[in-house]
Amino acid sequence: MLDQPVLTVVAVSKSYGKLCAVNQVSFQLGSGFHALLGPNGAGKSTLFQLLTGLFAPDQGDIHLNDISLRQHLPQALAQMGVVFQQPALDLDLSVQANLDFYGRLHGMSKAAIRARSTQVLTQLEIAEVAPTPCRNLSGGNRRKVELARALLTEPKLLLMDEATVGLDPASRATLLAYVHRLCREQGLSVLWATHLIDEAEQADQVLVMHKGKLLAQAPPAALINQTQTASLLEAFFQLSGETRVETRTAQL
Ligand SMILES: Nc1ncnc2c1ncn2[C@@H]1O[C@H](COP(=O)(O)OP(=O)(O)OP(=O)(O)O)[C@@H](O)[C@H]1O
Repeated sequence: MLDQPVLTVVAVSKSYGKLCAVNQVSFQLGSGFHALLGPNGAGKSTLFQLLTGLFAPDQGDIHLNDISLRQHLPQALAQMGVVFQQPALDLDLSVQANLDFYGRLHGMSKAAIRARSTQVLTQLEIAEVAPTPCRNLSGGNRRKVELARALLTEPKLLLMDEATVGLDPASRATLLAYVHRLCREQGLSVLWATHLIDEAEQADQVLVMHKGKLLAQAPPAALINQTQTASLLEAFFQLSGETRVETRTAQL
């Protein structure tokens, strides 16, 4: 039990017809970097859709700092920043215009939006791109702008759903490093969904998801220790009972 959980998920389930995509999942997150590790189809995106209120769970509830998503969705969402798997910037607008629009949606004043935009873009080392149309940015910088947008409202919880998909290794490493720094320096709570083992290896905690179930939540070293294996990849296969040889790569 954490002293002050930011996110509490209690016995949450969601089915599509007969397929149970998220099956009685419970966990708590405090501050720090948490990797949600699972192969394609594990239920990570469905869990994110529940955490962001896009779907209501069939059963269970989710609390953000003691605010129930079922009962007070807008208040809970106000404390959340999200980078979805699918890029969602208006490419014809400048970076600043994208941030302005998002800030206004969240009821921020023009002065607050400008001050916070400058702060987050500077933190992400892309302050110079503020007037640039998003279409002209590299894939890595577009993702950083999405991260900046998610951070504009100073969320307590940052959700990132496979945010490095499509990025080259250098841009992937940079984005990951920034998010780790935010956790360290600002005590942010991050849930980072991935099927890439190396992204999970650096996490404070790994939540292992497989076929809709949460199999474990622990630091990478503890998972390796607990399964008496030599790597996080082997620990995943031990926990999941997965044996298919073709999936035994650094990418689940
Ligand atoms: N809208 C939907 N309708 C029906 N089935 C769905 C829907 N969305 C997801 N599924 C199924 O639910 C299961 C979990 O999918 P989900 O996308 O949540 O997993 P994931 O871990 O995010 O996978 P990926 O890494 O491929 O995004 C899969 O079997 C998927 O085919």
